[in-house]
Amino acid sequence: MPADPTPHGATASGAGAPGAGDRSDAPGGFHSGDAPRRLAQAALRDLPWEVGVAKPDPAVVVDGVTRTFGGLTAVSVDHLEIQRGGITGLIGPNGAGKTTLFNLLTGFDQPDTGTWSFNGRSLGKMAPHEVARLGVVRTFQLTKALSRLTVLQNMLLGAQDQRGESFFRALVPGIWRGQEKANTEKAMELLHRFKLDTKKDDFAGTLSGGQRKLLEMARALMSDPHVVMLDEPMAGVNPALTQSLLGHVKDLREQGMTVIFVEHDMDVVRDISDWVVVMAAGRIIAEGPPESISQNQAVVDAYLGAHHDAPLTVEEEDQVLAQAEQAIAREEQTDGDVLSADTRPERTDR
Ligand SMILES: Nc1ncnc2c1ncn2[C@@H]1O[C@H](COP(=O)(O)OP(=O)(O)OP(=O)(O)O)[C@@H](O)[C@H]1O
Repeated sequence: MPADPTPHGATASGAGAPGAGDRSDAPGGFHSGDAPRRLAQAALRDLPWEVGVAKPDPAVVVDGVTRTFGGLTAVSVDHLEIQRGGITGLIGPNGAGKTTLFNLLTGFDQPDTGTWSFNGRSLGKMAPHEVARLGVVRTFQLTKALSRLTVLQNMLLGAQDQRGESFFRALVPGIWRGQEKANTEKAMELLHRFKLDTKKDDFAGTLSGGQRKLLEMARALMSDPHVVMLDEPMAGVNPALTQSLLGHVKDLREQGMTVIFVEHDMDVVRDISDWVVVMAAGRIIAEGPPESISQNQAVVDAYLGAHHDAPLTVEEEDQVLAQAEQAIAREEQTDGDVLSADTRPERTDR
């Protein structure tokens, strides 16, 4: 079980955060409805839009983490704090270092330098299962090996703290079986929530792209995490399932989890993020609420200029058309002037 005794990491340190201490009057210690979103947004609302800005109640703190591959610096993060109970979007162009940062934070890769912690506890040099046991997990794509397992078997692999893991306990099968039964029940509850229960005995490899994403998320939840890192949760998902997946991500926040997700679709980022962190060439180049990002010139230059996939507003379309009309009118005017001043009888190049 995660070391933190309070539900989903709601530590006493959260009491000083705007709204963060007001969590105890609902079942499980949290309000229902959209209260967690409001709490997260209230906590972040008045912060300056600065790289490395201190958060009122950080769940994860990263300091001086670098990772190089040969001569390439994949990650170089001076200071980053992730607010507890919020949804943080991590964006940046291809190769910016987002996945590498996820791997480092969850113990799947080790940095050249730096420290990082969850709830004040250092996660450096820990193996992935130790990090997961403390409550920090990331989702995984369905690998070939996992595709050959059933949906339910995939879920059981996500379970942590199985008493059967211990050799001595394994000698007492009754305990192990009890744990397996509990894990299976939990897996079935989650599969029901993610509408995958009827697929429990299907090979995971037969699922559609969207169903795979649902399974990846459901599997991560088997370990009762406090912090969930989702790597492109909407990639390759059809529009009908996108809404369902977005709902599930918001649900994680409703349940008090801290969510960090990598995503390229800016509409999705704007829709669900309480805070956005922008990476480019391994560094964090901007941080702020979603509305701050498109106003940041460094972000536009590094990323949005090439990836801005939001449709133009009517006003923007009108403006572009008006500018085009003016440019054409100017060209025609210039051509006319040139022609009338030109002694040549006729242009042959048009
Ligand atoms: N194991 C590795 N060996 C060598 N180079 C690597 C390795 N992993 C990542 N890189 C390099 O590190 C840089 C950062 O890669 P990373 O996958 O973290 O970026 P990303 O922001 O997640 O990109 P994308 O959006 O395309 O997934 C890239 O230049 C990548 O080629």
